[in-house]
Amino acid sequence: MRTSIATVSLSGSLTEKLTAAARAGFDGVEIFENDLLAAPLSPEEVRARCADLGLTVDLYQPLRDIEAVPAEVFARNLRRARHKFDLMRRLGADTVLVCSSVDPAAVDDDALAAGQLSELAGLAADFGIRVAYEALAWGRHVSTYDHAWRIVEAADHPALGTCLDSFHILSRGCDPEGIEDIPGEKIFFLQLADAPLPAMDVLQWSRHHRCFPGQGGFDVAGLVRHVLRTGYDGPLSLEVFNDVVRQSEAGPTAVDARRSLLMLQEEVGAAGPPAPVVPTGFAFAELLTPDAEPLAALLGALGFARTARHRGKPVDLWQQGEARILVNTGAAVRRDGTRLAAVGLESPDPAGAARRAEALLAPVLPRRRAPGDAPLDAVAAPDGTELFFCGTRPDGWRADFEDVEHAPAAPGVRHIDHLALTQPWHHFDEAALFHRSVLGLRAEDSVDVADPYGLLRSRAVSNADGSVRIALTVGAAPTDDTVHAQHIALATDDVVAAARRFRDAGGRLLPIPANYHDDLAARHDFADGELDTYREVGILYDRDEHGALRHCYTRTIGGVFFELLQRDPGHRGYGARNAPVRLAAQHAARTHAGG
Ligand SMILES: O=C(O)c1ccc(O)c(O)c1
Ligand SMILES: [Mg+2]
Repeated sequence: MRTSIATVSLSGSLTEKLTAAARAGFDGVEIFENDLLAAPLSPEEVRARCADLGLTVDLYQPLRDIEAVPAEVFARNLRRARHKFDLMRRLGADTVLVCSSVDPAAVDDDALAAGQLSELAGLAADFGIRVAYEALAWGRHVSTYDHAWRIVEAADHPALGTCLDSFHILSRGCDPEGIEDIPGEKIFFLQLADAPLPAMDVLQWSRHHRCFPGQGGFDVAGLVRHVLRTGYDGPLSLEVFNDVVRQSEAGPTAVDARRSLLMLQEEVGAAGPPAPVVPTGFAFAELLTPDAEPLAALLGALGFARTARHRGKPVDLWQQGEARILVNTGAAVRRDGTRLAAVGLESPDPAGAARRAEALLAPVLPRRRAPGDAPLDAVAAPDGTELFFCGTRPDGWRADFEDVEHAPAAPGVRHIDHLALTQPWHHFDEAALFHRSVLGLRAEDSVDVADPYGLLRSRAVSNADGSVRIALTVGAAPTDDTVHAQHIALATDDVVAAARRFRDAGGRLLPIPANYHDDLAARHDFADGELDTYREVGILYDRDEHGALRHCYTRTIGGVFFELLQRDPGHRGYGARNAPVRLAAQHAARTHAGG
């Protein structure tokens, strides 16, 4: 199946857009008129550039407000169209998109629309051009795909077909099954976009909030299945209008877009990447730090023991239960730059996991980072976090480490419950799709959390048994360090005991305001003394029909903090309801610490 992308779906100059689309592996492009108008290249030069890049020009778009108008207006419209057909010939584009009219002068007269579109198609045919008529969801008289098709059918011209756009169809709640009534050869083009589902004005929704398939709430794959059953054999083309995309670099966007189409092709049963290899646990989390001391003190107080040291590099392994933290002082990081740089994922088939990742355009990292290291398959996530696919055999990554003498770890922490990874603000949808597609994880709905200084969005991805959970978050204020910290949540069976042990060992928990616990008293019933304990220790609490979540947080070091967490079996949440209190407390702690 050929793939294509509209230039409006990528940012930058036309040259940057074309280059990004070609590099990401698209076969063709839709050239959006404004991109051409703003380009310093002549149509011939654009055509040559596309050819050099191996791209076909699959569509020129859009022609607007053409049909169902009084005769003298239509004559002017035809003159305008002739100019564009001339231009398209120079550009090497053979299909033009005509959107249904939004002109207040247009009349509600299908026969007139059909007649004029037929005349337009006749003119187009003289230039060897086909006309694809698309119903805009906010079209003045034609706003549904079946209505547009009825007009095309009535016009009955070989150079006139319809263009289907998943946004316009699904945003209006139309049943895409009716697509199968359209002969495939009359579907001249297929544009795909997803979108989130909050209700809003359809034009605003379309112009600002479209996203790539798999990143919103539409069943785009279901629609494509209907289209393919008609015999349609044109490209699957992405047409996404999105403010974030406009502000992001074209290269990564094009890769994200291609990944979305690869996933879609897998979903509709067309050729796709190798099957997912779902990780079965966290092997380790690796922190980079300029100074091991504060982290060592924190990990020690949390009950971790420094159990081993890397044979060739300044990396320590800290362990407690099945929770393993690598502390790496060998990389160049800023003084306050402690951060989570890598995640080891236990994988039943590391090479297979890497093959799928590569097929889905994840950047593959060198298998051996230093001479003597055990070779490990690794890829980079969109935020730069390195993901290592670790086998479960003992001669894997652990063999690079030599045991050191150590006191026994405390019994409190059992394993890593989840990682919370903050994403650059413009990579949020991409990150969710990446983790879903590349790692085969399931994504929960995204939740918005009020942060005292903005809004925090969070979306969790996890495997079926919850042994791998990653909360992807993004802050609204790109400069706010507090929301940019990442954290490692540690699972314990008794968070009160673990928190007390931490305090007794000199650890400091994030102080939680009394108002929070007063409110808990109003919301939940507690056993005698239970709430007093939470208040005294600083435990946050949440409960749903699957049980309770009890948790607390350490202070932040650089860009990393830890959470101690006790989850009733069945509780799948992350304490989102408590996040505003946690964020406010972190802001306050930072202010009191002098910035
Ligand atoms: O928002 C628009 O005007 C517009 C233009 C062309 C399209 O293909 C489309 O789906 C929307
Ligand atoms: Mg469209």
